[in-house]
Amino acid sequence: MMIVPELVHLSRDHRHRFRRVTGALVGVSLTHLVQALAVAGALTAVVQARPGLGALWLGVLAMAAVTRLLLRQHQQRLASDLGTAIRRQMRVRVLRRLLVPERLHDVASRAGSARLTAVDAVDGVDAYLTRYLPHVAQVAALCPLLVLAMAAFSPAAAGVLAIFVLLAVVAPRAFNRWMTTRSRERWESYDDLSADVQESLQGMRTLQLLGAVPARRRALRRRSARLHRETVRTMRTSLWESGILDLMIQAGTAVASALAILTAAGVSDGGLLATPFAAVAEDPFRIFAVLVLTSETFRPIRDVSQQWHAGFLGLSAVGTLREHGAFDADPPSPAPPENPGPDDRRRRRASGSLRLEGVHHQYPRTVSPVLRGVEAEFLPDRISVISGPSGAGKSTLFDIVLGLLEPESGQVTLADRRPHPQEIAVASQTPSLLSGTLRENLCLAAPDDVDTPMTLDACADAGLDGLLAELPEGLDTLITEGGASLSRGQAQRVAIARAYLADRPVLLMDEPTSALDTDSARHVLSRLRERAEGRIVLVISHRDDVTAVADQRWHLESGLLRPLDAASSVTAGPPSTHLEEDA
Ligand SMILES: Nc1ncnc2c1ncn2[C@@H]1O[C@H](COP(=O)(O)OP(=O)(O)OP(=O)(O)O)[C@@H](O)[C@H]1O
Repeated sequence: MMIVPELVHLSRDHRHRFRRVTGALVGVSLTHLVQALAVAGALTAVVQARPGLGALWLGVLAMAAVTRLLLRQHQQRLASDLGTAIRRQMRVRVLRRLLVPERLHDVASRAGSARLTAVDAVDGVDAYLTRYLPHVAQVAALCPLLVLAMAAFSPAAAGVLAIFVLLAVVAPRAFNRWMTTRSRERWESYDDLSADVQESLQGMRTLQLLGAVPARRRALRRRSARLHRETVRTMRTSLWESGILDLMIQAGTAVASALAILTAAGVSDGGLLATPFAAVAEDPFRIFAVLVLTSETFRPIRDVSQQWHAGFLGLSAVGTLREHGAFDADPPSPAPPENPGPDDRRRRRASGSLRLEGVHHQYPRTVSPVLRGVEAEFLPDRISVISGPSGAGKSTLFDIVLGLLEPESGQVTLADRRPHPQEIAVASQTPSLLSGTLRENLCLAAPDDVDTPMTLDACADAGLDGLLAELPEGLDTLITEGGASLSRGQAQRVAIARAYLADRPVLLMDEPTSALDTDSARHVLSRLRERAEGRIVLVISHRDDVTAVADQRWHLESGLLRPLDAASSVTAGPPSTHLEEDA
């Protein structure tokens, strides 16, 4: 039996659910025991030619079967609840580790690998936690009781049973180390294949344009063959465990049964060489009970063996789950804010400025800093446009404002305190659109009270009204994952409308008109002026039409952000106050 301490520990966090699952499992096994004893009773009735007693035992047998059916359904429901609770806990922990600035900006980490950990690895250990472990607990709870019950009928057989049960539990542990290595190798293959597939799908257009699809397909086939080899090797290793268990079960059953019969025969005739038939005639129930009890004592172990393969394949994910913090203790939950926070549902406007003070940042494995002590103040009601050469660090600056990247030194404040991520809306140049309706994508970050007129209003301001008029299902039109069913310009307008609907005091826009024609861009920019009311708007752009609507213009180069006009000086603008509510 393979016990993984972290997973046992995890199940302890859900001990009530776990106990209920194991309890129901023990209940199911007890119905088997009652059924087996009923069979022994019925056979006794046949041997003794007592039809009335036989009918009684058959009634018990039927009741045991019905009870088992109901209990099994209940047990499966409980196991599914346990699995949901544990998976949720692990997923929250894994995502907490994955969605941090260092990971998001780690160029060496692969998105496919992260997805695999958060989804497949977490799901993978479900069988171990909800089926294998409760069965192991059942062995611990039930087998000693069954051995004791056997002792009442035949102490010698009980002694033999105890030895074989112990061997069945302990002997396969000799293979644990070997199995752990195999399963880790299998997970690495799975991880590589998964990440490759995801990257291939994301880059399919590029692969097609470059004619690189056949080569990529061959590479994936090689990866897939390696995973197949590793899986077969892993399963072969795991068969040793099942094989040893089966050997112990069969040998234990045979030896204990033979001993029980011989002992019973010896008792009846005063000598061990008497035939089992004489023993059956003398005390049939005792002999039948010993036989069925022998088999029932090994039932929990047989059940563990059946759950083993499903549980074992999932165990290959334990290493990666450990690395991603799935077993780390949860941090204490933060105290509620004294003042109502930005996630308060009422509309909010910023009247305090957004300040960057001495913001300095250098990426790991690079030779020079991308930002060198940036100082700037961005004011409410103003549109600030930031330009700069490619690679100057404009996106880095946005990531720092968003809190996705922690600067090496310096700080970002909104109204003199650290901004909350929910105070900032973003309209990215390459927005992430999810599979679902247009409305779902638009309202992804919107407060609950956003209604259809508000959604249509935001769409109109983002220049999406023309598209909506053409769609028979309007806002309920389904769009495909990644927004593939929309043009680049349409996806960009969805991103702008989504940022408006998020209704936050700071609005960051990355080249908002880069995929728009001149008329659409003019419309979007004219509405932006209204949307900037009460907000701090930062726009990355090089386009003249955007620069024309700017109240403050900035240029980022060589790690420094410089104002391009007097109005952009770090001290310009009205004094900062605090967040105001506009109910
Ligand atoms: N995760 C990262 N690790 C290492 N270097 C990075 C990372 N992200 C960005 N860089 C580097 O930092 C510099 C600034 O990148 P950034 O994306 O912020 O520039 P940008 O001004 O937004 O460029 P563009 O206008 O082309 O989008 C670039 O030289 C880039 O190669």
